[in-house]
Amino acid sequence: MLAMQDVSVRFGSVQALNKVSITVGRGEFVALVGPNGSGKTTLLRAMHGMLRIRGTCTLAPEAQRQAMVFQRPFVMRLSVRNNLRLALWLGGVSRAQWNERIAAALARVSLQGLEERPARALSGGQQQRLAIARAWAIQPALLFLDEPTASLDPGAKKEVEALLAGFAADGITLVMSTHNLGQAKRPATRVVYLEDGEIHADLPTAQFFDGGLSGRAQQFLKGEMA
Ligand SMILES: Nc1ncnc2c1ncn2[C@@H]1O[C@H](COP(=O)(O)OP(=O)(O)OP(=O)(O)O)[C@@H](O)[C@H]1O
Repeated sequence: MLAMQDVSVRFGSVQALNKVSITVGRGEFVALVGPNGSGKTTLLRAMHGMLRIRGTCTLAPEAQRQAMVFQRPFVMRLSVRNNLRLALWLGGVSRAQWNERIAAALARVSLQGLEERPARALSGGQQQRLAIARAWAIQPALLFLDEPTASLDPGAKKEVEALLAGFAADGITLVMSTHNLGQAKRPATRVVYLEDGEIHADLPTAQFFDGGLSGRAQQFLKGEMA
């Protein structure tokens, strides 16, 4: 689906990614973990084609249909419906399909009936589901998510996790950054540990959590689980 080879990203004097090589296969659910500032968001943005990179990033044809759920993704003063319209317009979806896509997306994330409400008047959990609806509405084959459950309460977290598990079951390939190792463990098929802009571990989930780690990744896991 996606292959990165020796990708580096620099912001001024900060080397945010340093010769990162990673592949994402069709149908995988990859969790990116690591300390603050390790490069998770930068890697997602580089994969999504938002940054000038050194190195190469190759996409399979269907991976051109991709979307990203950002941490602050929508226009607060716009209604739920207009946020979705905006996403569909930006995603190049023809206007004739908008109503159908909006209805399907709102049903998928359980926001029916809230079409006219301004995004700012939604709860945190509803806002995050709107963000996910915006990405899902363009029918991506590849979906990137940047800390999709940050600052949500346990109930809202569970709702988002259930949505993502449903997307994976539908065959959408997912790459998600998270600070929540439990969340990486539950739905992800693979866990990638980043530190200082480099990948220190890239393992199937079971192996990642079951003694397959060494060095800094192992120390991180121990610290987080303590
Ligand atoms: N636009 C930018 N301008 C300057 N520096 C940046 C920019 N974006 C990221 N950085 C720096 O690049 C490094 C990696 O940041 P990044 O946001 O990718 O890390 P992260 O792992 O997602 O962190 P967090 O877990 O805190 O969200 C950090 O040192 C950060 O300060």
